[in-house]
Amino acid sequence: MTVHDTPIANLRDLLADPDLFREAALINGDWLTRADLPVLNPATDSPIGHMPDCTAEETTAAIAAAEAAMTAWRKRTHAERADILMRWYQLMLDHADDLAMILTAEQGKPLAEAKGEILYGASFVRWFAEEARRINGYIIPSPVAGKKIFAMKEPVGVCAIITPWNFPNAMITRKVASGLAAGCTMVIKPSDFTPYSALALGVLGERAGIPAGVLNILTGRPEVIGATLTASPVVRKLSFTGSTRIGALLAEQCAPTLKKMSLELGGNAPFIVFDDADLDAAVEGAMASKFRNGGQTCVCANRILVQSGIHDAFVAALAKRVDALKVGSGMGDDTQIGPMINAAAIGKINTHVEDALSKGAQRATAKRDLTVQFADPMVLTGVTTEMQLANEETFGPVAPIFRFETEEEALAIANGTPFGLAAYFFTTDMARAFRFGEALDVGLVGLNTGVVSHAEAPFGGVKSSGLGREGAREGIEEYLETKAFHFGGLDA
Ligand SMILES: NC(=O)C1=CN([C@@H]2O[C@H](COP(=O)(O)OP(=O)(O)OC[C@H]3O[C@@H](n4cnc5c(N)ncnc54)[C@H](O)[C@@H]3O)[C@@H](O)[C@H]2O)C=CC1
Ligand SMILES: O=C(O)[C@H](O)CS(=O)(=O)O
Repeated sequence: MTVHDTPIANLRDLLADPDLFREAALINGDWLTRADLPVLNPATDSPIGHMPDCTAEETTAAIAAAEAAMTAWRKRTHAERADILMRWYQLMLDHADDLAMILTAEQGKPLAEAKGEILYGASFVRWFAEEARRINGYIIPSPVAGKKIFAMKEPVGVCAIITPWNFPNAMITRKVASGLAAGCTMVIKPSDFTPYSALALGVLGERAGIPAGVLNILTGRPEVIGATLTASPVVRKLSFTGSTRIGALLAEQCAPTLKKMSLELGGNAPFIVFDDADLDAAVEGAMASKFRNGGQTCVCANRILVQSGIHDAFVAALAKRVDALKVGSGMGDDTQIGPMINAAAIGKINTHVEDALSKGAQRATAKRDLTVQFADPMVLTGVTTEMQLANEETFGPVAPIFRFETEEEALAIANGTPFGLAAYFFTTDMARAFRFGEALDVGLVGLNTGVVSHAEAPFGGVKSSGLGREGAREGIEEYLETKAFHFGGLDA
């Protein structure tokens, strides 16, 4: 049997290092193996394993372990933390195939995309290993005699990390590597749909030398674990990636203890093609931005706006590419679009498509006959702002095309939602490039590209798309406090 025919129930048999597959939680260096709740293969809805249903008491124990580990971890030199992170990075590369297999088994994305995510996730570990050695404070010339003033960068403390199912490896490393580099300790709650990628990272973290208690990983019902994490005064920071609805709920729960917060939330990215765009580049960019992870990405193009002069040529070219997409199990050799994460995701996609068709949109691609776990990649034309998918994140492989006439009209539509994460536009007019790019009310702009995700660049949104930035130089500041140290009594 070839690998993609092998039932996922035998996941350990598919791994070169079966020890990476843990059906456990990690608290203070102890692996608690319990088969409380199933974890499903999204392609078949059959179990691939189980996970513990961690209790409020176990969450409290993880917080206490992180607090106890904080003293020694923050005392490590920046160079020592950097070395441990570089070992973690190398171990991720050495085990990339196994990490990708685990990721595809629980999340469903094609293996090739999963491997790409592992390398993307590892790039954050390398980036913050390098950043760890540049956490410099600064000395301030005192305005009065006899005093020296130091601005010192110190770790925030115990951090709660809550991550989504769509990038179950990279969303962990983008947060955790930054916090570890800063000298913080962590309690991680991965999505209950995709716990195993986080747990495999925990195994490799131990091997890299991350001490017991520094990295704790809890699995189970999110509301139980979340309530304890957000209420604890010991937890000084929350970093969350997920829906705006849950992000706002967690922010409300954190308010009584005034935690430092990083929120990377929902998006509704406009993808705008002007008449003077390079058609091939625009189609390539739309494929990259719209269909990455089957459209289950917060920076995916959610609305495609095409100027009248290029509209028909663009629709024809895009529809041809979408019709050719291979839909199937992520384990399939040539799969390009895997299953959606769950029935709720499929339901939201179907609701958006049916609403659009009922309000006059038309299919520009052929309808596929798929099982319930899969969404039909499609192009819809004649889309208007009256339709649900224009105002909500579809999070699926649906490319809705709006026709527009003027730059002003496109900008009004682009900025006309509560979200402000990513936006893309294609033009060869350099004056428009700066004028329009600066006018977009978002945190991430792609000009003549559909990819805006690199560890080196700040990642985050404005308005209802979140707070703070991850990656880049800004990312580590989210895990640091600045202490002004006034050194007096220095009069000669
Ligand atoms: N901005 C982004 O990157 C993402 C956006 N989304 C959006 O959210 C929609 C729903 O996707 P979900 O995975 O259901 O996102 P979600 O926001 O419900 O889940 C994200 C994380 O929050 C946790 N969570 C959920 N309720 C919680 C609670 N009461 N307390 C503590 N933690 C809680 C989940 O277990 C998961 O770890 C998607 O359709 C998409 O529109 C989802 C994932 C990522
Ligand atoms: O949550 C997401 O969808 C990710 O932040 C998108 S990316 O950083 O992997 O592009």
